[in-house]
Amino acid sequence: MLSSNTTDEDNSKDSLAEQHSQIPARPMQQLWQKEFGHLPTMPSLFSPRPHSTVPSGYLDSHNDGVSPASAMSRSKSTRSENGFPSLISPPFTPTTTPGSPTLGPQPGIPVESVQVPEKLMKELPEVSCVVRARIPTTTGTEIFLHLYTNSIDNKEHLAIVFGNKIRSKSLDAPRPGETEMDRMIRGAYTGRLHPGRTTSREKGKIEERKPAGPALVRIHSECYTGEIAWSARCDCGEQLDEAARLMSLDPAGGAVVYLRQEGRGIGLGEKLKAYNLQDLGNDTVQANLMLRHPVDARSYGLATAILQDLELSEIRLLTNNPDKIAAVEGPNKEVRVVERVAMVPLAWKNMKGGVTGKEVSEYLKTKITQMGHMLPLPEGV
Ligand SMILES: Nc1nc2c(ncn2[C@@H]2O[C@H](COP(=O)(O)OP(=O)(O)OP(=O)(O)O)[C@@H](O)[C@H]2O)c(=O)[nH]1
Repeated sequence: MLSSNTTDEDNSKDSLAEQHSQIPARPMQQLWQKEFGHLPTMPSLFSPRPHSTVPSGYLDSHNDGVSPASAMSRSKSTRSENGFPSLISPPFTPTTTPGSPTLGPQPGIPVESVQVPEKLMKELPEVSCVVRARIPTTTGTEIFLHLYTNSIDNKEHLAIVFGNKIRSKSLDAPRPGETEMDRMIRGAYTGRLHPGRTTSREKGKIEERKPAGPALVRIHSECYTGEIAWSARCDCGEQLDEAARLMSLDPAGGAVVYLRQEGRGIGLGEKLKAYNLQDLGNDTVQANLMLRHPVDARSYGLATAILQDLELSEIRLLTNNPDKIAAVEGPNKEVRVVERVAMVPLAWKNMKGGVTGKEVSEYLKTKITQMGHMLPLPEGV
């Protein structure tokens, strides 16, 4: 959705383009004309479009049968008659898997034909916890970080487990030929490690495998800016901290499934472009659409599979996002959300430590008014 507001800046851009086409040929252009018999059509003010990096046949199988060749010919129509590249960016390329880097720009396919990746996969991906380790945290709570591999991408998705009642089936499963030391090194032990320990299973102790009642769960998507770069444009960092706080207090423990689908699945680079579009007056939804991405390019099959591996078949889900609730239950209701726990911004509860400011207020407002997030909008926001 492109903003229809035409500003002075837009007008000046247009007149700049007009002036540009009237500028007499300079020596470099004359040389070009001599060599190639015509003037270059790409004005020097614009950088050339990168070539598509889409593997051959990709479009055929993923984008309503549009072949690369015919799509390429359509792309010519995205240029204006004077040969200037369109101000609209190339259309969205569906991510190959949730969170995988967005493929390079593609030739023009009308927005209407863009296929939004399916939120509900027909089958769950396979996941395997390859290593788990105890992390003493700065808040004093101990957590167990579980690192997963999976059958659909090569990203390191994680489960951050609170308490010792939640265990991974794939981690605990014996592996052929492994020694007790191997098991301890990959974290498949019960109790605690200590110098001189020789067995992965503590003698005389049977670890309780099931949490008492449905565990608290957060499905969290990576946000470099909010979690690492102290961004006050979103509440992602605050939500992660708050989820950890609540889980550390809960007797049933809990798990944060941390998915590497940065920027709602469009990747960090594209999210940073979206930020610039936001600074130009667009909201977070408009910015994604202007970049030819879906509003939300994420999927949650990996989260469901990880929850299954952790034997969390009934959960209390910390979220305001209705899509997430439906998607995380999986195609065959492998996981059941028995309760939704709202994530209310701390500042709205007059609590300390919340993200505040104009940007985060706009971001939250857009999520509520345009993305259907289930939070009452306080007066004055
Ligand atoms: N494209 C885009 N992504 C953003 C922006 N701000 C934050 N994000 C991403 O949005 C995602 C945050 O989503 P989650 O924390 O899972 O939360 P949610 O879907 O909003 O729903 P909740 O569970 O209610 O918090 C992360 O991947 C962030 O990187 C933005 O302005 N544009």
